[in-house]
Amino acid sequence: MFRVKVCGVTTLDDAAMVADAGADAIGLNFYAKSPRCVTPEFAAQVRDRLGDRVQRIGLFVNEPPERIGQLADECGFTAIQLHGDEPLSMVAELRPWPVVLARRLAGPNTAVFAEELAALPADALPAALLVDAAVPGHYGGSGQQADWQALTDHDQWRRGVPLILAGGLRPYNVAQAVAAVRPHGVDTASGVESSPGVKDPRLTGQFVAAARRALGIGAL
Ligand SMILES: O=C(O)c1ccccc1NCC(=O)[C@H](O)[C@H](O)COP(=O)(O)O
Repeated sequence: MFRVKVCGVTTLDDAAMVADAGADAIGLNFYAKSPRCVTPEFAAQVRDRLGDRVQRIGLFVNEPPERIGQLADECGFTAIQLHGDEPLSMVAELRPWPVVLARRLAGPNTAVFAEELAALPADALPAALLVDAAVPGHYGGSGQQADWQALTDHDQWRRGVPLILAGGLRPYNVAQAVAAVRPHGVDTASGVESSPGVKDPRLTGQFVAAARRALGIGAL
């Protein structure tokens, strides 16, 4: 599973720049209301340009599994990210595609989700749990922070599913976030942008370097 993901890439040059910076995954957003939304044709161009240099995560919000599977076949995603209100049962429906399940956990809903996760058979668990900020009206990309404190005991309930921390991560706070939560990996969208969907090379380089250092991956 990826360690440093930059989500919402919208140009081939930005995709190559993110890979050159040392991120090991990029997110390709198919949520029509997002300013970072891309087309299947673009996602296929990213695959053709970058190949296996980075993991390519197709991101969806409340789409039917049939459409997701069709696009995954067409675009060659390495994993699928579900970032809406999808039920946990959808993970098994999308097999064999690895699923990164995004949840906006804060306060009591963390315990509720942990109970849902505990009830799943082992072969129906997601490949990773991406924890994002819980901002009403936003699915993601809000720049708001997740509740780091609520996640400090994630080892107790996530059944070995790697935790990816997202939400308001920036070059200046990613080390503090990793120290607080000890996630498997981190993810950012707006944290490395000059405007929505436009990745800034300097911020991207700073974020990836800080994240790799904090995660103990080492410099490029
Ligand atoms: O980024 C978006 O526009 C977006 C829209 C709808 C659903 C998900 C979206 N992003 C998913 C991500 O994985 C983001 O990286 C994550 O929400 C963190 O975003 P940010 O706080 O801007 O770093």
